[in-house]
Amino acid sequence: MLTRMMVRGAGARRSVLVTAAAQTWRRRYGSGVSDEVHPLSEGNGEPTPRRALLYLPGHDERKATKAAGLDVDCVCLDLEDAVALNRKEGARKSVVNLLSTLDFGESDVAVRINAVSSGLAKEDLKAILAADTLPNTIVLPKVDRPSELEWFFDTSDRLLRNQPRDTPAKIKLITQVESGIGLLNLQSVCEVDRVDLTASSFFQHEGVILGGDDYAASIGATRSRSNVELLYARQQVVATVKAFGLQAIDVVNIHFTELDALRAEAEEGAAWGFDGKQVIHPAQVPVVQRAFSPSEQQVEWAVAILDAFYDNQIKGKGAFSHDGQMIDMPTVLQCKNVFRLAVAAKMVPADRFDAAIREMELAGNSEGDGGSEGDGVGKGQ
Ligand SMILES: CCC(=O)SCCNC(=O)CCNC(=O)[C@H](O)C(C)(C)COP(=O)(O)OP(=O)(O)OC[C@H]1O[C@@H](n2cnc3c(N)ncnc32)[C@H](O)[C@@H]1OP(=O)(O)O
Ligand SMILES: O=CC(=O)O
Ligand SMILES: [Mg+2]
Repeated sequence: MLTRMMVRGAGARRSVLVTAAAQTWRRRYGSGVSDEVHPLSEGNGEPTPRRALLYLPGHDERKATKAAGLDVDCVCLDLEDAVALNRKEGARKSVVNLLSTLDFGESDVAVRINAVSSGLAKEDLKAILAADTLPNTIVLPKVDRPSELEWFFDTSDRLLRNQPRDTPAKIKLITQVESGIGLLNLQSVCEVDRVDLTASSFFQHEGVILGGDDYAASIGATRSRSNVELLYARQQVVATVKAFGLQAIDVVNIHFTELDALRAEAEEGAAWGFDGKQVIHPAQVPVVQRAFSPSEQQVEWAVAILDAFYDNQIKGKGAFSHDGQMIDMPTVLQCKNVFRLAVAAKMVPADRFDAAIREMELAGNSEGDGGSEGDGVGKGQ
């Protein structure tokens, strides 16, 4: 059963849906756990759209301010490779400050910490997880082995539990695969999410980024315009990551003035199944977000089917005929995927189906058959 509760966002208060799983989890951790969760951290298993994930150096307030004014799905304040070794401490302080002073609007706000193997990750986590405003998402780079992810869960959960203030329901975690050994171990890394760990964690592993430039370095390849040296890794990553229902985020194109090439590369990634792409410059954002958005026709198709679906639910029909096709839950779920992307692309309003969902819920409740309970349909759109 889903319930509505008030949550805290980047400066705004609004209502979100919180799952039974989140409530169970909250009961487990008792009073130390707040009802205050970030609006993008609903914990309902539906990934936050990240068509473009824009990095910027964590100590660069000018770029952060610029990013806050952009229409970008995800802003990633970097503590890793965009920050020189002798600027790490200053960058941590700057990121903590930026998290509470800048309003990033609808963007998912991520912080990329340093790799576990760097020895810097614990200091990063201590600073970030003690911040007054926590990020929606943490990006953990260079994950070579499942033990690194286990270390992350243990360390960050302990740090959050020891905070005097209330803690959020779920923070999303994105891992990066960036080496030959990381690619070999990717399945085991994704499996960490399937064992007990994340059920009881403050973190939810939501996606995997292919760090193509580090990966190329690790296998002794040189990056080319054609990306041919990344062909195997890109296909392997998207197949493995999707097998675990996680979000797959494609490689960076560092040639930030070459927007036609970027468009072709992003469209290719989208066609292969990636959900989004890392970017490093504001000019890349609209090109990439367009490439990872559905077409007008796809949106029309999805909206028409969802309208018909809610009508038919009210009539008590799970499978129905629409334009010569049989529609039931798998097609509805595909339409919901398109709808979520369309909302992220501002092609349809987020509340497009709210009235229909309410009507469907009322119809379900009045029959007393729990018709809409537990199926997740209509939630988190
Ligand atoms: C490949 C492996 C990785 O790990 S990638 C992740 C790590 N690297 C990064 O985070 C680098 C991010 N990008 C950058 O730092 C910059 O884009 C670089 C490449 C240095 C170019 O900066 P710059 O010379 O200022 O570019 P520009 O004059 O064309 O900038 C125009 C205006 O846009 C801003 N801008 C630039 N990059 C960003 C960004 N990433 N996020 C937000 N804003 C950005 C500039 O500050 C500049 O703004 P303004 O017009 O002066 O106010
Ligand atoms: O972190 C990104 C990469 O390409 O390396
Ligand atoms: Mg990297």
